[in-house]
Amino acid sequence: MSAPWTEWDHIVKIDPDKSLVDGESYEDVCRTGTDAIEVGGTTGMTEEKMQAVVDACSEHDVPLYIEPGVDATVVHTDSLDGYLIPIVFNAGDVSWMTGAHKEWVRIDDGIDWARTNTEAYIVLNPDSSVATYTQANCDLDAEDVAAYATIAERMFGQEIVYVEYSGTFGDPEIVAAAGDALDEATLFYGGGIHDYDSAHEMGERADTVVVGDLVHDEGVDAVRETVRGATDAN
Ligand SMILES: CC(C)=CCC/C(C)=C/CC/C(C)=C/CC/C(C)=C/COP(=O)(O)OP(=O)(O)O
Ligand SMILES: O=P(O)(O)OC[C@@H](O)CO
Ligand SMILES: [Mg+2]
Repeated sequence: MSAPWTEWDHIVKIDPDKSLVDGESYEDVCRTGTDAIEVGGTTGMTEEKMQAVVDACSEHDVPLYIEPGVDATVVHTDSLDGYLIPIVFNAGDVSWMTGAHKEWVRIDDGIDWARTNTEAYIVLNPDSSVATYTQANCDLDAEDVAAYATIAERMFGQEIVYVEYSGTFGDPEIVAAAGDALDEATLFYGGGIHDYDSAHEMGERADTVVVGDLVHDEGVDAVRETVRGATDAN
């Protein structure tokens, strides 16, 4: 059986540290037509905030995953479909490759390995908080990114490679190079997706587009347009 994300064109990433647009609910977000919800954010996470969003989303019929950020906050609930754990391949600080993970395994006795998978991040927006925290080397050209994608798949057996431009729209040629380098892994793209065209453009190059800030800044109507763009591209 193939992994669920191989079927996804679109993900909404909800940051429990940010609010929704006035008048909108998590139910509205779950009903945008997105293929999956990831709950997570780089910073400012608490178990209470994460649990509240997980509880609100788990009442609706959309796959629900936690993606822990730098504070490694994870809540364990049966209603979750799984846990997507970032590994930052171009991190300058190796904590974001294995150190934080080692600590999580040491401290957390509730890890459900059957529902736990990794995402091989390549972080490319130097101004994002994820780049700052991980001290990522973002000065990479298309060949570098393709090579990172290749090692993620071939040497580290990663099933998901994530080209991350968090907060800004990335270089389509770089995303295409990552896609061309992969045979089996699923390519996620995230960063600056804000309308039909931007979702369509990256959806043609990546398997799955991830929409983050838009749901908090513009709301569900705008998200729905990105679902259309990503779906039409695939
Ligand atoms: C081992 C465990 C359980 C946790 C560590 C997991 C790691 C390596 C985290 C590193 C940071 C990371 C890749 C977080 C993923 C989520 C993400 C990129 C959120 C969006 O980030 P930004 O857009 O930069 O942040 P804000 O929008 O919150 O400013
Ligand atoms: O917030 P945006 O820029 O949409 O980025 C989405 C996601 O890739 C962040 O981790
Ligand atoms: Mg962001």
